[in-house]
Amino acid sequence: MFACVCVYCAFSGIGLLCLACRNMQRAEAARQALLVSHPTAQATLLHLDVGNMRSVLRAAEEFKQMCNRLDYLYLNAGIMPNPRVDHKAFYKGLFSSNVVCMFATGEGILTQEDKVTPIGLQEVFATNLFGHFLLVKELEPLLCQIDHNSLVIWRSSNNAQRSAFSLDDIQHQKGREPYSSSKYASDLLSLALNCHYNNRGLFSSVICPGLVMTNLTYGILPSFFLALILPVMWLVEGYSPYNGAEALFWLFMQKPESLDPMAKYHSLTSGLGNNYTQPHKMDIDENMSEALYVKLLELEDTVRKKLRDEDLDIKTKN
Ligand SMILES: NC(=O)C1=CN([C@@H]2O[C@H](COP(=O)(O)OP(=O)(O)OC[C@H]3O[C@@H](n4cnc5c(N)ncnc54)[C@H](OP(=O)(O)O)[C@@H]3O)[C@@H](O)[C@H]2O)C=CC1
Ligand SMILES: CC(C)=CCC[C@@H](C)[C@H]1CC[C@H]2C3=C(CC[C@]12C)[C@@]1(C)CCC(=O)C[C@@H]1CC3
Repeated sequence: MFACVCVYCAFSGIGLLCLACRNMQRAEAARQALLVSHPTAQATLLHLDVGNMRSVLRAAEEFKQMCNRLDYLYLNAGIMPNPRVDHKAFYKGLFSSNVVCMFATGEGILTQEDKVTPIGLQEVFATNLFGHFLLVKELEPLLCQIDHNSLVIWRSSNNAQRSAFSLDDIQHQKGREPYSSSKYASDLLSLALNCHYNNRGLFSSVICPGLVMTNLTYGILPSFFLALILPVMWLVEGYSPYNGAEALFWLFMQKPESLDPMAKYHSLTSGLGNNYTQPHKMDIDENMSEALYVKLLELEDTVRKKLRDEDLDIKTKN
């Protein structure tokens, strides 16, 4: 996976793709690869560490200097630090009726170790959800325009589980499944964005790539081990980055207003190896989604205030 956040924007009739990434070397490599396959594409790079709120504000500002319109915002970045398979839960699941679901979603068998960022947010929450939320808020004037509809796409997961998420602990400070919690929160947030912004031309949608062999999954088990269980995984879902991108590609071809706000669009592969996209109803409700949205707005105020105070401190010291 080449970029953290991929933004497509079009102005003066010319399409522009903006890859926002924290590692500029990888970003440049991705840009070059893109230009090889699409020589006429206009692709630009932007530095963005989505777990660092100051970087989010700076990147959004730079983007606004570059463009006055934004059609698609693809929120891809995600981390799963120090993942562990809970072997006890795994063997229990193996002999239960939940075994297929366990292999398809990793429900209940995957734990991670989270940490706190310098600004005081849980790292997984900050990277997988809050940084993206702040970016959407910052880019709101470009996304909400009267003459066209825009689409925000969240890269969620089938590991997004209601059981891992709590409204009393939206950052998942107390649990051991911050990844699952953050992905469930993104499903809820997508619905809330639709409720609050559809009348202003902003639409939000959620995709799931299935299980894709990337740095993220190689952190869970050694690659040779994952390769051994691939035939089993293949039976339950697709497993290459190309297959995983199917739903994203499909979404780009749809009218934003035609998408179902309650659906997660899954990339799937048939037994014959054909890729297709299928909407699955998400296990979310409007009340919970609204409650999370209110909490995120409060947290946004707190974070912005902290950043302003830090700036003031630096100014008074100089
Ligand atoms: N692999 C899978 O099976 C599945 C993955 N997903 C989701 O897909 C997305 C991509 O993950 P995947 O490609 O698998 O894993 P990778 O670890 O290979 O890629 C993660 C991407 O996120 C970027 N990233 C991480 N943290 C930050 C940050 N703080 N600021 C900017 N960019 C950041 C990484 O950038 P850098 O190159 O700088 O490290 C990298 O491009 C994630 O949201 C993940 O949760 C969902 C379902 C299944
Ligand atoms: C023999 C043994 C210990 C097998 C364990 C299998 C698990 C490693 C996989 C079963 C389902 C997988 C899965 C993911 C990671 C690997 C598994 C847990 C994800 C959680 C990876 C990231 C996602 O976003 C969704 C994936 C769902 C399925």
